Amino acid sequence: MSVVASSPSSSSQSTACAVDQGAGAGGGQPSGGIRRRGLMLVLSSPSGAGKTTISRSMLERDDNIAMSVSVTTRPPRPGEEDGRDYHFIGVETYKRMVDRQELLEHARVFDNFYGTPKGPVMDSLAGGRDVLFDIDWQGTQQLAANARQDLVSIFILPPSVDELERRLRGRAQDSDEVVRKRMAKAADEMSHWPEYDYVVVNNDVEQSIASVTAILHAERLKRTRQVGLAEFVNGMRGAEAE
Ligand SMILES: Nc1ncnc2c1ncn2[C@@H]1O[C@H](COP(=O)(O)OP(=O)(O)OP(=O)(O)O)[C@@H](O)[C@H]1O
Ligand SMILES: Nc1nc2c(ncn2[C@@H]2O[C@H](COP(=O)(O)O)[C@@H](O)[C@H]2O)c(=O)[nH]1
Repeated sequence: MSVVASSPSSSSQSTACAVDQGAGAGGGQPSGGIRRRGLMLVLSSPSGAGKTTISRSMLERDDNIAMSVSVTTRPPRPGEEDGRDYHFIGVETYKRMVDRQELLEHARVFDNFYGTPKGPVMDSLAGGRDVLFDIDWQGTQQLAANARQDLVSIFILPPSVDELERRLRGRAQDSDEVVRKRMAKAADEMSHWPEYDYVVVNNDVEQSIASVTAILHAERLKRTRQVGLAEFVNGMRGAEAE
């Protein structure tokens, strides 16, 4: 797969990058003995709707999906670990990564910069592993413009605005000012739901995890992703003819 990233919208900056799944594009891991290409599963939502909670659970339950760890210029929250939750970097490093086209997508979100390092995503896809992204709508638009066939996007909605605020405050990791800023942007963020392939209302967390898992399993079975099907069927037909 060859992909060229184009210009993101509004507050984000543009990057031009070539994305190639390499050997994995036609390869990938066997699924029931049939080779499959990896997919990029994106979760977006207004801040606090539950993307991180759902992602963590998906990673624990499925060995065949890897998390894309973003870079960010935001300071770590209590309990966040560099390299696990984010790569925490300074603005200079971020700008250098953008200039060197080391990010698959990047955007300014709230008051900070975020981006997806290209290398680990490409390595996972080339190895036939799916990749899970927790990114905003700007990043999703950039991936959609450049790798549509490998992208599966899910928008997570909260059950209500009041509940969204309760979750943001209940997480107790952001200042009152940060929570207010994020709540002020929530309506705008939520307006992007029609751009996504699927929408899940995260009321009951176990139900939401089940929904996201069902989407992932169905998308893995798409004919176009099972690149070893012709070989598999031809093998059976050949055996029958002998
Ligand atoms: N279905 C749910 N019911 C109740 N609480 C939930 C549910 N899902 C997530 N939460 C809680 O809501 C808070 C915010 O969740 P989480 O951090 O996963 O959101 P997020 O979408 O990743 O936010 P951000 O975009 O700011 O990173 C957490 O305290 C989490 O435990
Ligand atoms: N476009 C991108 N958006 C990203 C990336 N990593 C995270 N995010 C989004 O930022 C907000 C805020 O995250 P927080 O951890 O500070 O609460 C949230 O919507 C994330 O989805 C990225 O690499 N690119």
